[in-house]
Amino acid sequence: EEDQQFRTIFQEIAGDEMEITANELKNVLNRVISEHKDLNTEGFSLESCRSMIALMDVSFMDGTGRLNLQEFRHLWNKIKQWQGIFKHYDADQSGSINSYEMRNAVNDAGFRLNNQLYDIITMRYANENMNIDFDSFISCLVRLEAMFRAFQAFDQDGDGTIRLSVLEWLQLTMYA
Ligand SMILES: O=C(O)/C(S)=C/c1c[nH]c2cc(Br)ccc12
Repeated sequence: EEDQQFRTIFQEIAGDEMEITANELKNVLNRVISEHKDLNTEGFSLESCRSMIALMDVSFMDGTGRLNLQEFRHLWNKIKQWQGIFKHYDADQSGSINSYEMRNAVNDAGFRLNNQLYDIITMRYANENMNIDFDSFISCLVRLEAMFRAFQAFDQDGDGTIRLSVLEWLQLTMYA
């Protein structure tokens, strides 16, 4: 039942080609955000939607540049889960969380990083006041999850190391 409902939503956004473009994703995400008064953000840019689609392509190993039903469902469920974490830390509904709260939020999302990585994430995603707003928070977690999944896909024997040629490395880093 719930899945059928989801499929209907997807169909409505995707249209006949049954794939969602970056622009369609931007419109649906920003429409949902505007319905959530407790998410005070200017919404997702086209660029961040392009990046999320590329990262879903990396996660599902299909480089179409658009979201199919499986990729959209995965992204949607992740954003639904992560927006709850964001709201928990953005108690004053300022629309952003500070770098300390970001560390805890990333932990709550199930990622175990080291201090250097937390600093890198703050540098990459925080605004001039060292706060991370909602769409940056989501973009960061989408990237984190996709990079973990890509590593695991390359680490066939599970020994925690991967071996990539320079072109394989560029294919991963330039697209994702
Ligand atoms: O507040 C809620 O219970 C839900 S279901 C929130 C959301 C569920 N999917 C979302 C996507 C974006 Br973008 C923003 C908020 C949500």
